[in-house]
Amino acid sequence: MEKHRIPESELIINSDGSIYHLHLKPEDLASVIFTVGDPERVPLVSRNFDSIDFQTQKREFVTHTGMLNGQRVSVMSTGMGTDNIEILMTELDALVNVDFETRTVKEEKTSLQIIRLGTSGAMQADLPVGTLLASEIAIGMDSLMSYYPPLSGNQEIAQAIQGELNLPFRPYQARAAFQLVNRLDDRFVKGVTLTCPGFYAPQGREVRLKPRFDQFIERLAGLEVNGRRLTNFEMETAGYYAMGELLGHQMLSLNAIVANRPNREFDKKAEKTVDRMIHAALELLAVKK
Ligand SMILES: O=P(O)(O)O[C@H]1O[C@H](CO)[C@@H](O)[C@H]1O
Ligand SMILES: O=c1cc[nH]c(=O)[nH]1
Repeated sequence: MEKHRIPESELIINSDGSIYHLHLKPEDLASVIFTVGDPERVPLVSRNFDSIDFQTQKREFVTHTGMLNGQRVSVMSTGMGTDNIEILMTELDALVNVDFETRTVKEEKTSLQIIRLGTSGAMQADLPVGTLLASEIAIGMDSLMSYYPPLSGNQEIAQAIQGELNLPFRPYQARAAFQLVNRLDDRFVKGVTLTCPGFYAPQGREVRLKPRFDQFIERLAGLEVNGRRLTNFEMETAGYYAMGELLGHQMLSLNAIVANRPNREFDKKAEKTVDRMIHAALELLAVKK
């Protein structure tokens, strides 16, 4: 049977052979990739590399690729939100699993290791600012997964959240790669992360507009499903985990807890906390096993 050729309008390759948004060619990317939301965090990661051999920027996607401990590694910024993560994951996957010459999917698939180094707000009082947290499970409160095939894993926490808030839609639930979680040490606590489609009302914040849900944080923080509680808010992790599951990549999201919502506190040393997370992550995960 002839292989499906992906049309020019569906997978856009720039005239220099790079992929549309990320502006990368297959050879520009390592198979171990650290991702950050803020483009200014990219050099804070890559300054720890032994060498950098490639740098580019397109929109909010800044990429540095180099060597660390004899291993090729990349760091990329993504901007904020799961809509950006859908673009990132689809284009990273195409860079390794689509032949750009023939525009066909390769027989043999490559699985990337993608590790988010992000900031986050704790929803539990006993997770102080300065905590480093690995998201074992993430729940997506956005609609991204309504457009993709259903996820195969357990959806019990997502279901419980829908029930608690009486949501007109079903959130989605996905997991980190256990191979990556198992490489962490006790610098990281493990948690269940709520990925929200915004920073303010979707995370229960009120500035001028009143959020629609009363007692949002208290109700979510008080939920318990099979001995697990929700731990933190951010804006990308569930999108990563869901796209990673569907595309066959190993995903892990690490969070520097810079806000504690019940205690109404923001980390005065947030930059130091982020740097501690970067160092621990590079030490534990910058080697492909
Ligand atoms: O610090 P980053 O990686 O951007 O992550 C968190 O910070 C942003 C909001 O301030 C959102 O992207 C959220 O997920
Ligand atoms: O509270 C916070 C802090 C960082 N990022 C978020 O999305 N929420």
